[in-house]
Amino acid sequence: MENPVIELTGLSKLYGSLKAVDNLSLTINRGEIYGLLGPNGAGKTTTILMMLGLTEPSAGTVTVCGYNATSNPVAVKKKVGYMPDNMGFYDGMSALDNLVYMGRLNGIPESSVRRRAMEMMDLVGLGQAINKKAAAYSRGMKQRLGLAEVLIKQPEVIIMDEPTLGIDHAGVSAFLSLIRQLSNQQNITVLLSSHHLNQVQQVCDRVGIFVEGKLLANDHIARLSNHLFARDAHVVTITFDDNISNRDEYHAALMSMEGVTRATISEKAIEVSCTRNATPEFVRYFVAKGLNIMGVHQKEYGLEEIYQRYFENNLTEKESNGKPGNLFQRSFFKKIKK
Ligand SMILES: Nc1ncnc2c1ncn2[C@@H]1O[C@H](COP(=O)(O)OP(=O)(O)OP(=O)(O)O)[C@@H](O)[C@H]1O
Repeated sequence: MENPVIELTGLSKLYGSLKAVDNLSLTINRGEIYGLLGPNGAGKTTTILMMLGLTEPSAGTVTVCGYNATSNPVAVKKKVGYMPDNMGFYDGMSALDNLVYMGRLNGIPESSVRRRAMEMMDLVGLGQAINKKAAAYSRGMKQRLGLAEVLIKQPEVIIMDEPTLGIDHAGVSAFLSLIRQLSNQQNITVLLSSHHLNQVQQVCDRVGIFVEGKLLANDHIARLSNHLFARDAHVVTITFDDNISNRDEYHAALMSMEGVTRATISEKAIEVSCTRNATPEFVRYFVAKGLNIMGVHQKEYGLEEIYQRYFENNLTEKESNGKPGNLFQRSFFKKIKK
């Protein structure tokens, strides 16, 4: 059942003549992990700052856990744990003491703050490194410590700005799994901003594609891909042990099957695009024809492709309307590939 925790309605933020956020409406439900995706300068941080009541909207409203973030930022702050991309620690203090200090600041009684801090260190996988100075922590360890600092206040919502910045591949996977696990166990709502599409894909229930202050798409990853790749929602490649003869016959047979939109035959492989999953039928057909199948591979769309396709469609639409796609969109991929 839907249970909105973050609600943005007609939200805009102007910096002079620049619309950093442009009429944004979005609802995020309890327990959801939502990914705000977009290139540099898209308006992700500005949106987050408005959610936290740290900057005022030029128009529209932000409600977090039932509180208006602009008029009641203190109430929102009690419910939300915020992890900026450059979380600071007291370098000369041990990691545990950093956490104890943060616990005290959040009003945890002296009698239990140390125990709670230890529990949090265990929870984020730093139980063996509690006495190490924060300065001696690696980037990945600092992110975990940051998460512990956020969790010690028992938030209903966690907002993270580029949480995986600068962490190596293995560290990113471990950190994202931890977020997923925490969200599942404690029903915490998580909003994370990122321009690392593949990473976000691993962990988010839903994503918003955010460009130039506007939300261009907002959906579950699977639905986004079904919508964008409707004609070739299912692409399967079948490889054979020998060169393919009778190409015209096979091509005609495949194209006559329900839902098939394209069939490409190369030396030892056939790639078929279909609006439905017809892989068993393709396999039965070729087995009946006496061909030896060596492999069957079904394509899965990643967010990189979803992103790319979205912008291809967008450009095509604009061009067909007689308006050229704007330069920003053309340079977009250069930015996100970085
Ligand atoms: N305080 C400010 N004064 C003027 N312009 C600002 C201010 N803060 C942000 N901007 C502008 O607003 C736009 C959105 O910036 P924002 O930081 O929200 O983007 P972002 O999506 O978080 O980018 P990044 O991924 O680089 O962090 C940018 O054009 C930025 O230059």
